[in-house]
Amino acid sequence: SRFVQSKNLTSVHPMWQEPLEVPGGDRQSPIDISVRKSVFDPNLKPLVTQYDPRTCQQIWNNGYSFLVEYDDTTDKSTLRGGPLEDQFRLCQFHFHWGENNTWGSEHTVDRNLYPAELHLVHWNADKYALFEEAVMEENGLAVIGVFLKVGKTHEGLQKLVDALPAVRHKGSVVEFTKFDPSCLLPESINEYWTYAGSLTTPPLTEAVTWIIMKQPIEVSHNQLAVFRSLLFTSAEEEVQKSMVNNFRFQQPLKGRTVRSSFT
Ligand SMILES: NS(=O)(=O)c1ccc2oc(NC(=O)c3ccccc3)nc2c1
Ligand SMILES: [Zn+2]
Repeated sequence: SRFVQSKNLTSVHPMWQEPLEVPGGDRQSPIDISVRKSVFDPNLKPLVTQYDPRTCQQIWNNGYSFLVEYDDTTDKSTLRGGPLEDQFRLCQFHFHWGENNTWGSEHTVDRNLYPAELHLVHWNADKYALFEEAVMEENGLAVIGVFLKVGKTHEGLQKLVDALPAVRHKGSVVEFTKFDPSCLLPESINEYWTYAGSLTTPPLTEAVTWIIMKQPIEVSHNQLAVFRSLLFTSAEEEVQKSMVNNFRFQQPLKGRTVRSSFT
């Protein structure tokens, strides 16, 4: 379990100093999803994603992860349904991963760790005009989480992996277009857990409806190795630090219920 790793996580590059005070603090993410404690909710609707690859713009190394950023100025790439009341716009997706294939995901399922986790970040465009507004509101964001496990090469991911050397250092940006993020979703997107949580990196605001897919996607060992070739540090810094273990430690559930869309 993650607690076993906590003994040697001290060697892990702490991505940032955890702030002592977090906004609210009673719905922080990530968490462990206890399958037997999750509650089946028959009222959860099917998830509807409509992503237009033409809205894909660039890849940016922001010093925490690499973000694939989408044009969110129109309703071309959207998410609705599931636990959501409104329509949300895709603004970016990114990943979290470990220094090896043993750990790296932010969420866990019955304490099971995955080597990486994908986050597709959306904001509520029915209620707000910009991400920056939505990020402060409790119904402002929806993030789809997809676990990655090591197996066969993911053909769709390879186009992204091939672009990563161009954004090796913090602060670098490269044009990246015509990428359909639907290829990164598992076949069955209607088996998921959902709960009220937060961003897992600063500003850590408690604005996120999390939608965690039950089915992981398979990527190859070599594809994950390219993720680990990225750097936390900018080209100017003399000491280069590998971008690995860019996950947050798990947060207390504080009485929250995790709902499931499946029995
Ligand atoms: N690991 S996480 O919880 O998915 C997570 C954590 C922190 C985040 O900050 C942002 N900012 C934007 O996307 C953004 C988009 C447009 C303009 C400005 C910011 N997305 C995040 C997702
Ligand atoms: Zn994330």
